[in-house]
Amino acid sequence: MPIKIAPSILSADFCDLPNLIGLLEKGKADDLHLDIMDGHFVPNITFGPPVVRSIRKITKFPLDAHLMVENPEFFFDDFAAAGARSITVHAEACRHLHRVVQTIKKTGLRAGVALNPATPLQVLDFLLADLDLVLVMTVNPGWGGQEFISGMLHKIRELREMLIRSGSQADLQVDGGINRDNVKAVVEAGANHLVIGSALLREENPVAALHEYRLAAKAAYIDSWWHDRISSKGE
Ligand SMILES: O=C(CO)[C@H](O)[C@H](O)COP(=O)(O)O
Ligand SMILES: [Fe+2]
Repeated sequence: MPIKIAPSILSADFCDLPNLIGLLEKGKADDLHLDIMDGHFVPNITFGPPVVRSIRKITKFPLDAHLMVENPEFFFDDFAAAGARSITVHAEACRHLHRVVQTIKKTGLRAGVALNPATPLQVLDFLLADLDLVLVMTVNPGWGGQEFISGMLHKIRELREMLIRSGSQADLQVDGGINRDNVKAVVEAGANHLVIGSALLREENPVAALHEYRLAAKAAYIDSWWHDRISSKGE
């Protein structure tokens, strides 16, 4: 199973974005994580489709939109037209989560569902087969630079069990407070798609840091409990 690293630009200086994205390309990140906040679902606002369209013009990175918004379905066409590759909605923001996921897929994008720390995994029981990505929030959404909630390691492990049992190929993404101290633990628990925001942007040399994160994550995967479970299925 591929390990993917998705830098979040939430805490970046947006005037310096072309330079930063150039460094992330040089460091061979896998995709860009775009945090979209509406001031309702979370008490913070960020940016919308016009900024995504501008980012699309300066990079070939797949753009992964993490929508922390109410009524996310209002925006799918706009994010698709702006060049997003995947859309992740919050289970807590969707009254009709199944329908919302089908709508993302009809738009032609990869579909993801994010769960806040307090939301149980069972909300995914009848949805897993439809998902390309499940995002376990390891902070409460709203801001970059928060502290990783270590109690989420257990949830990551349980979700990986669910994905293996159901034969799902969905990425297990973790987002919030990922840094050099916990990267090994999240991958060992079951994550394969790591969103890294402020910890990466704080690095003096993000290119070298990306390389080191990848090495650490790959080693943790090979040592993990779930590596053999996936390999034994011939994947
Ligand atoms: O969704 C998010 C916050 O709601 C961000 O993606 C996340 O917090 C990444 O930033 P950091 O690594 O600094 O925590
Ligand atoms: Fe995010």
